[in-house]
Amino acid sequence: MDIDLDYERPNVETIKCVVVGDNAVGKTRLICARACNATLTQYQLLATHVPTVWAIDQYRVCQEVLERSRDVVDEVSVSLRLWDTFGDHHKDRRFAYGRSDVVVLCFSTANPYSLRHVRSMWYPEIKHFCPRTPVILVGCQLDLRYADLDAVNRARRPLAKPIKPSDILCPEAGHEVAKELGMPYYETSVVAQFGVKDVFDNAIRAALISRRHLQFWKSHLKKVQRPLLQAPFLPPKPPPPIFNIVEVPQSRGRGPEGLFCSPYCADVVFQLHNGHRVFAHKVYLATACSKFYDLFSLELSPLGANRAWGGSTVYENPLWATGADNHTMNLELDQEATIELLAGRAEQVPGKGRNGGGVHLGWGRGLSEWGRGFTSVHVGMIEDPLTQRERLMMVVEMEEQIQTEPLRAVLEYLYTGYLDQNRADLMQVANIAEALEVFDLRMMISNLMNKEGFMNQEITKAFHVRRANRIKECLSRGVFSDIVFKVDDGTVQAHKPLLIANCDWMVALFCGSFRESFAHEVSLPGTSCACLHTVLEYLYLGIFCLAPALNTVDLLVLANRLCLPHLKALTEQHAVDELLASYVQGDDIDGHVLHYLEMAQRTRVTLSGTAGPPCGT
Ligand SMILES: Nc1nc2c(ncn2[C@@H]2O[C@H](COP(=O)(O)OP(=O)(O)OP(=O)(O)O)[C@@H](O)[C@H]2O)c(=O)[nH]1
Repeated sequence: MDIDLDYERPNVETIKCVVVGDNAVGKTRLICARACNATLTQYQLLATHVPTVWAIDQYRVCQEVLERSRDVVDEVSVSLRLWDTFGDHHKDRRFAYGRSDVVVLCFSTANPYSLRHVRSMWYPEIKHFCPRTPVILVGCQLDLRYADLDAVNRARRPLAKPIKPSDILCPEAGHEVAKELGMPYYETSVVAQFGVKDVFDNAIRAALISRRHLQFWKSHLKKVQRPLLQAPFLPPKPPPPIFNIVEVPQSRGRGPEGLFCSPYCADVVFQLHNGHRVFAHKVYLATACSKFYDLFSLELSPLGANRAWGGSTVYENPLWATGADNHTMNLELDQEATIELLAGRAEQVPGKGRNGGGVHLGWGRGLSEWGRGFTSVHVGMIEDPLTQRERLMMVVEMEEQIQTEPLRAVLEYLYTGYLDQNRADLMQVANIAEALEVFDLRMMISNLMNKEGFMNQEITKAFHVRRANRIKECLSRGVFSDIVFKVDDGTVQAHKPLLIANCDWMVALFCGSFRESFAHEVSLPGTSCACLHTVLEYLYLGIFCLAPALNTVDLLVLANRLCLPHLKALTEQHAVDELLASYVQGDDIDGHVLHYLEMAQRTRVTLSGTAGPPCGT
């Protein structure tokens, strides 16, 4: 097949560009990249060098090659004819050089000999055969400067001479020779697809400028510029470092036991007859025992004249004795009103409480008829044993027979599900457990006494299941909540005791001197309700359950902020698994993400073993 050539077209400058240089410097690949737009990966290239010459006949037989030869440079229409040559020094290239318009002289940036031969062999040869033809110097294979040479050498043909790091030439080496020989200098890589256009556009410019000198009447060559400087190559990003993820100690907070011993943020105090007080947290007791759940959910009545009692201000109410209940309120629901009143900031709270307002000095009620062990309950300003600041707490007066240590043993059991047999006389503990209706503890003690302690394992299991269910309920309904987090898309009610038992960050926030330790509302910008809810579930229950449509990046950020490395690792692993799943399904994944996936696979965090979920529940 013969194709129409451009020779006869008016104002189309046909340019013969001869490409010369040592064997295997990349001449043919460079020509193919321009003439055929052939792009190959490094490993395809490396494995396939056969000394070849790209046939000039291609312009006659291949329409695509002919079309790609046409170009417009500086408003001049050109048709570029590329002539490939043998690199062998002894071959005769006289025929190729004949009537050339520009010579592209190549060397390899990974072969110093090929650059040396530019000076010693190629330049003299060119000057001999075509002394007036402009020459352009090109450093090929520039990607090898940044490549992993071990991998490159492994992929090259078995007999190819390995490339040593000392073989790699810097750009200055090429520039120096080009300057000395008075040529423009360019670098290329067909792998990185860099510089191919630079080389041939500027080769065309050099040819056209030279032609303008000879054919000065050609006015359409007026705008041709001298060969331009090449923009520098931006080296590829180095491969990301491989991180060895060090096992970070889990942020475990105080733990329920620690919290009971140092009752930060206590919201209930048990007042004993002997004057002792035991501070505790409603959410722990209520989620472990129904009796306490009921106690803390009791409707309280507004009280009359106040009196000082046991260090706290008590609000006397003639209705206590009778248990009459015509003006009642639920402390949980009306805590805000209570705080206002008891802090002396409001005398009247219209609209607060079920009775729709009125002057109240406080709330309370008698308990002698409600349950054994308890005398009464009221709300009072109590000095916090740890911060020495007065805070609003529920005060539960206990009956005379309730002793401090056995009561502590019962309450501690309600925190941990564990009975410390050495803490008090077991019989006394059993009596109090029975009086306060902590029946599972009562049964545990019976088992111990009957030498059937092995049966207690089941009781402990049931304890934790029951507690987990009730905590879930508290979390979803905000029951016994004592802190509100303001996040970007709303508010989330939470429980300081559960937070500080399970997270050091929360310990710092609520148990220190930060303003937040006294606040009832804390701002947590940059996160969402769904995200915070997932974190709370993790902290309260040790479960990792992502809300639908939750952005895992947001969760990662929050886990990072709260210093929860295990939650972070779980989230990362979840994100990686999701990406892998979508990759398996054939979704397109960005190259960087793929790389990250591979990394994540390699450095996958072991989620079993020591780094377990928080221990609080
Ligand atoms: N990494 C890398 N290797 C290249 C590049 N261009 C060419 N090569 C390698 O160089 C070898 C020789 O390329 P050719 O284009 O055939 O070299 P040539 O100068 O035409 O060689 P002769 O035909 O022997 O004169 C190829 O097999 C590739 O291994 C490049 O841009 N980057």
